[in-house]
Amino acid sequence: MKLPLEKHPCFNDNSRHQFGRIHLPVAPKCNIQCNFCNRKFDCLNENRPGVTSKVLSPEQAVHYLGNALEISPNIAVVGIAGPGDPFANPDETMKTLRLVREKYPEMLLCVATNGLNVLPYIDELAELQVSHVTITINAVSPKVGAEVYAWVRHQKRVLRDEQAAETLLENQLAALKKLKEKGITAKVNTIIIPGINDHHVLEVAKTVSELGADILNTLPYYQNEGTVFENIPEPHPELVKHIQEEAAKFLPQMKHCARCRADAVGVIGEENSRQMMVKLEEAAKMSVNLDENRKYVAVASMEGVLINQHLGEADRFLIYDMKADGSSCKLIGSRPAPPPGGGNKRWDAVGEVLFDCKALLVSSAGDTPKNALGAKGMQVLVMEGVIDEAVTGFFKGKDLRHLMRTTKMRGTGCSGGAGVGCG
Ligand SMILES: C[S@@+](CC[C@H](N)C(=O)[O-])C[C@H]1O[C@@H](n2cnc3c(N)ncnc32)[C@H](O)[C@@H]1O
Ligand code: SF4
Ligand code: SF4
Repeated sequence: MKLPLEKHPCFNDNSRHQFGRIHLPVAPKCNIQCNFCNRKFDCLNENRPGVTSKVLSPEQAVHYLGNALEISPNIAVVGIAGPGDPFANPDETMKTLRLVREKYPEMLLCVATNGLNVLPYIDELAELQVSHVTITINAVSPKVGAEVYAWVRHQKRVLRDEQAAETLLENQLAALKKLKEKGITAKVNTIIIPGINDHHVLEVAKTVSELGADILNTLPYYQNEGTVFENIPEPHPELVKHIQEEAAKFLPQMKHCARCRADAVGVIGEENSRQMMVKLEEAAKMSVNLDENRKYVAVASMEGVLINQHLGEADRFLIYDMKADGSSCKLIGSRPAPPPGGGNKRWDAVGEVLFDCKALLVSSAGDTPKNALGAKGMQVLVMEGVIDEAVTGFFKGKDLRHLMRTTKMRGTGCSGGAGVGCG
């Protein structure tokens, strides 16, 4: 299907008064720390990047999107821009994009990232027809970058100084190259920070234009309390104008950036409406797993009274629904579990057997099945206790922390089981 690319209000000056965009705030964590960014304040009236009033799960986000489109049918783009980094939260980001693409085949999809970890996802972004990607590149020299970034966490290592900036830059440039190989429109954001990189922005413009970037957004840094740069004043508008004019010699400039919040919605430049923010709040309060096709709760239990079986050992799952009067849960059946072993294939098979369950309660499970089943939309909760209390409590949204197991396994290894391996 050909997407209406010309409607993107951020990339097309003619569209920006006519069409809106919505940011779905599903990415709270970040994998780097920019010395100008502060995501801590959460105020509805604050219009600056990195701020959101709520963080949503992918399912909540799609629910919210449905409501938002009813209020503002002119929304042409769904973007993910934080409040942290989309690819520091790749599972949530990719799931949201998949769900939106499935439900709204004509919607334009857009992501904004620091570029550290987007490379492994570019093939799937292209498959999902994500048409616009922004990478923020503030420096193309590790020396300048070392002034901008406090740290970078890459492949479980925290890097600092020039090593951090160099690793970030390598990944950003590789990602930019691949985005263009895949035919995705690539915007680069460069934040103009007086005394830090203002002398270097044209170098950035030259480098990214050589790699095929489509458009450059050189935007003034916003002074933020509680950051390393809190005492650096914002750049003078004349300086910004001059830099943009010079950078235009290398590639087209975006000049109408409104330094949007991570939950920005509507036409660029207009504040989020109260009505929309009520919908955002409502979505954030809803059950995290809103998949309407997943109605039941599955349990691994030896005798049907207690949650006392490891996921890896379960030979059948008990399936529960709520009683019609909502008083407590009721057992509606039992399904055979796929045979143990078989690595990841077993988790796919468990996912198929429990296709209509929103949660699986077990006494122990490893991270691999938890992630594999979680990606399919089913939470795996490790807990112990009486089934009736746990399942009824789950359906009613009660706090079940007192039943949750804080350690993944009992003692060391799989001590509580019959030796057939952990889930
Ligand atoms: C909040 S970030 C979220 C996406 C992603 N983490 C990133 O940095 O590209 C969105 C944009 O806001 C910019 N930004 C964050 N804090 C800023 C500030 N104090 N002044 C200007 N731009 C800022 C980022 O550099 C980025 O271009
Ligand atoms: S504001 Fe940035 S992330 Fe949001 S839709 Fe526009 S280009 Fe995409
Ligand atoms: S990468 Fe984005 S979210 Fe992370 S610290 Fe920098 S500006 Fe903030």
